[in-house]
Amino acid sequence: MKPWVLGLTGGIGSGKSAAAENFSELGVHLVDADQVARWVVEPGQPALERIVEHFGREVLLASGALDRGALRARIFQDAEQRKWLEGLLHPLIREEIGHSLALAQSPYAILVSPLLIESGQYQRMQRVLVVDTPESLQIQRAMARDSADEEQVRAILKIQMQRDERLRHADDVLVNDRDRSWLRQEVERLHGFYLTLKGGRT
Ligand SMILES: Nc1ncnc2c1ncn2[C@@H]1O[C@H](COP(=O)(O)OP(=O)(O)OP(=O)(O)O)[C@@H](O)[C@H]1O
Repeated sequence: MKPWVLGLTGGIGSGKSAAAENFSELGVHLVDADQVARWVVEPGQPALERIVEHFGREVLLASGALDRGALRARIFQDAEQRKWLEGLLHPLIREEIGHSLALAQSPYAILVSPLLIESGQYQRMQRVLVVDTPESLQIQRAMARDSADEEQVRAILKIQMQRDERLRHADDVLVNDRDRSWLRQEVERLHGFYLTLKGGRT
């Protein structure tokens, strides 16, 4: 039977990657939307050639890789250019995510995406798991991980989807407010439950 797909999301530093890693250790096939988004613009990929044709070689680094900062500067405050770029990349990312999910050998697969809900991707998921972590812990963990200061993390939190709204889209919630062994235990519990589901629904 074709594996069903669980969308896994949460705010900055909530523990999406940490939770995903635990699922992966239990044998669940993972696809990371951020990784796919980076892959489609790697040197040699057709999308990068299209971007260079459109914006010029100034969006490339000397190494031939995409200069993300330069590209961001070109689309910042230019809705038309941003739309062009999204029109190019979004279908490619969607397609690649589809291919990667189809490789799953496990009963279900997981798509990890910080923008699962904002991008509308959640609508193609059979189920949505939100990692929910108290804001103070999100800040503390993101600061420790990225050597960022509190202001930087708060700025990102502010532009992300509000917690309540994210939770409204959740079928399941993993509250990641304790240590790593708790997280592991919660993932094992959810995994046990997911294995009982047919097509992702009860
Ligand atoms: N239960 C936990 N106990 C201790 N540390 C944790 C726990 N869960 C996650 N962490 C740590 O907190 C940091 C943030 O977690 P992680 O990178 O998984 O979050 P994320 O949701 O993927 O974040 P982002 O969207 O910002 O990439 C990491 O350093 C991770 O190892």
